[in-house]
Amino acid sequence: MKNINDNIKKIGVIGAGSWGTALANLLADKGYHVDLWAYEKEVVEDIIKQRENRLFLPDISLSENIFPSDSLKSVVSENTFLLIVVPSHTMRDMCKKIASHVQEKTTMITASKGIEDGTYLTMHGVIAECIPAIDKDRIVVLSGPSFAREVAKKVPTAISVASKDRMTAEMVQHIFATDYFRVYVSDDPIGLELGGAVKNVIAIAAGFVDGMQLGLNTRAALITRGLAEIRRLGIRMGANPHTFAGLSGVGDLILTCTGDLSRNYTVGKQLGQGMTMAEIQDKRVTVAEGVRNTSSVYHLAKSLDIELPIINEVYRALYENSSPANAIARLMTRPLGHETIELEEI
Ligand SMILES: NC(=O)c1ccc[n+]([C@@H]2O[C@H](COP(=O)([O-])OP(=O)(O)OC[C@H]3O[C@@H](n4cnc5c(N)ncnc54)[C@H](O)[C@@H]3O)[C@@H](O)[C@H]2O)c1
Ligand SMILES: O=P(O)(O)OC[C@H](O)CO
Repeated sequence: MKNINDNIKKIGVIGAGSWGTALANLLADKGYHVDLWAYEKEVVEDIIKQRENRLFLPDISLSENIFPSDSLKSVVSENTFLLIVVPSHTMRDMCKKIASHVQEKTTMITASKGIEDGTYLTMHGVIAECIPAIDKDRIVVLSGPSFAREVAKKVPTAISVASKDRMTAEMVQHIFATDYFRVYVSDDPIGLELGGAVKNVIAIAAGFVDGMQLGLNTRAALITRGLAEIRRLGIRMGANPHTFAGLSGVGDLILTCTGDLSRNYTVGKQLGQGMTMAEIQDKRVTVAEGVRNTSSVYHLAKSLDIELPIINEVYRALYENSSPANAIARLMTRPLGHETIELEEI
């Protein structure tokens, strides 16, 4: 039987941070020719000379099938299958830069996690708005519990890909799937994206709990009530509530709220241990999307008049000088609620 992807030989990857590099390596290992655009010239040179990206994914040997480049124009214009993995706050600028080079019939996959401040668009929404040449059905979201370093080490991992067009999502499923990277198809791009973006904010709160050494009861409560907030927001944004029981909902929430590899959880933990945001950010080269996304999710919820108590408390701690201890105290003394009624409202 002819494989549905037999005609795709080349893939362009935009963004060579840890996730872009890990996914580029996965695709290159499968035999695809991968053109990888990197923002930093030193990353391009490092991959050419050392077959390594020591800045963002050290100690992982990279395939000879990866062709690093600092030319956005050539990576975009020479590929009709593009994976974009830039930090979410740079997505709009990036899409504007590449829009005129994008070919018709391009399939674009986004693996970035975030909600744009001001517009409250998820990443596929930003792509659709800025690159009209791409058919909306050919924009695919890839999301789920996946630390780049573990994927790069071929640790068994499962994620989801979503598009409104099932055939496109299935094509992407087959392109990425390996014996250590299991890919499920979903028809709910907005649900996948909201799960992937909002869990980063909840992970910061989970970090508070562990930084303050509160206990496992507290963390389990936080994760569960965090999921309730993700679901509440997701339903109002038009997502399928069942999506949040899946990989890009509870799956990514568990990973990010419990895994020391998570940048978002680590930021929260450091705050819980008494560090300030300024001290934490001074030392970072990598992105913790939840920091910016706390602000976008907070303002989005306000604009929709939805109550998201954990998100509110993370916002206060990050942007209004409140402390993680105050956050937990306020969450525990809110008016008592009714879990069954809340779940039945879905
Ligand atoms: N790392 C992971 O495990 C992982 C897993 C799933 C999803 N993601 C998502 O992937 C996206 C990218 O994160 P990452 O972890 O690969 O990044 P990273 O933290 O490893 O590296 C930062 C990246 O930002 C790029 N960058 C900085 N300024 C830029 C600019 N002005 N324009 C374009 N690029 C710029 C850098 O070149 C680098 O590629 C994020 O949305 C993240 O949430 C990451
Ligand atoms: O390191 P984090 O917190 O950005 O999490 C990485 C991925 O989103 C986990 O799925």
